[in-house]
Amino acid sequence: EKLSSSDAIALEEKYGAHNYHPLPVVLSRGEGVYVWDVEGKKYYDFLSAYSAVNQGHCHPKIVNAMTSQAQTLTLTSRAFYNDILGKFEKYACETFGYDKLLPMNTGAEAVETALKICRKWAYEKKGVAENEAEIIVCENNFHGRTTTIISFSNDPIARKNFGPYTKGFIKIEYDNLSVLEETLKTNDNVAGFLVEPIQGEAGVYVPSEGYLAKAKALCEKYDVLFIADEVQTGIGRTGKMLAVDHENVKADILILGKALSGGAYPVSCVLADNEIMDVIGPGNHGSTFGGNPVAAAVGIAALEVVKEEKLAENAQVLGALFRAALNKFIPSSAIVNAVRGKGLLNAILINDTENSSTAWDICLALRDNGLLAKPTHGNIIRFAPPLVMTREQLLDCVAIIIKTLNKF
Ligand SMILES: Cc1ncc(COP(=O)(O)O)c(/C=N/[C@H]2C[C@@H](C(=O)O)C[C@H]2C(=C(F)F)C(F)(F)F)c1O
Repeated sequence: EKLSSSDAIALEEKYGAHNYHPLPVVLSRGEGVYVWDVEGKKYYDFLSAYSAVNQGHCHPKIVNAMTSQAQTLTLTSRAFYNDILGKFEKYACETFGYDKLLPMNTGAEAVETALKICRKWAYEKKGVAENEAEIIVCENNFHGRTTTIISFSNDPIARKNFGPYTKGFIKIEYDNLSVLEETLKTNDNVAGFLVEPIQGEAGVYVPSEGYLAKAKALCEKYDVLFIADEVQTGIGRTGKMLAVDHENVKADILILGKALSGGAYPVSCVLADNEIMDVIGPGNHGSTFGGNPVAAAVGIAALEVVKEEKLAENAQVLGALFRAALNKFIPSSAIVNAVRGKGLLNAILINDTENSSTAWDICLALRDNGLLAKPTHGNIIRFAPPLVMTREQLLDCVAIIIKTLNKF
């Protein structure tokens, strides 16, 4: 029977592990930039499921691809071939300019896959002594929730009491080239450098212009793989197909997820050229659902939509409009310190301490005014609408945001 919002929340409270603290709104329908709650109230979705729904909720082309494949062949496992995985692999390799793709399901799985490929490459191609490989990561990173990935997190709530931790990682300051060079100079066993082109969870931290290009050049100089985690920043979100495209950087290993499926189905992957990907042979790695026919059909449709509807270009234009509008408003606001971001991945910094509830209270008020967003760490609110948004809708959202902020 139809649940009320409070019924739905009560069910999750009683029967669901409490690994999230959701904003109190119960959604039952999504279409394009809009979602509706069970009482029928309509909202702008300004989170896009953390940038998985770039193509808009329930995009007809993606849903049709998924449903028609689901009625034909859902899963063969990789014990056999199927007639659509190769098409997806080819299409994605041509889209991003790589020789090969290894398909997985979640972002964390793709990150783990990249780490394994990087280590194996270090032992078999670079000549690092076995079990001595080090991978450089950045402070305040977010790459997923597996025990290896949280081993190199510095977020206590993501890490504490999940030990013992995986070894072989060196943490350095983000957006700091001299410490990267120093680390590369003084460690002979470095296999790779894993980096988010923009740190999402840390609060949409955009590094200095040129950071990615210079970091890639340092990796080449010291024969270390540059690994770009574009799970959140990829697929048009920052105004280019990839965030690294802003600096014309080609990662040695590229990690994709989230909007690779438009939010319809778990699809992730790792892309690399032959001299790196060929360290993986039969039996080295895999996944029951990785590269399944439905994932492949959805992945093709999701990428076609981004290109056909020029979503990266739209994100570039609307993102600039969004930041300009907020930068005009900020001087008159006592509550907002700054807005930052690239394309349609933005965040505002709230003028309050990390552990104040102001950002949360603002998100509750935004919800009441018909726009859904959620704070990242403490006093930062991430704003990331679907990339299919029109100029009119964006200006409507800016008006809602400013009207709400003026109440604080
Ligand atoms: C750059 C990057 N690399 C890998 C992954 C792993 O992908 P996944 O395994 O989840 O498919 C993610 C996933 N990010 C999600 C996970 C989700 C949660 O709460 O865990 C909330 C969300 C998130 C965002 F977006 F910023 C954060 F707040 F957790 F940090 C990611 O952003």
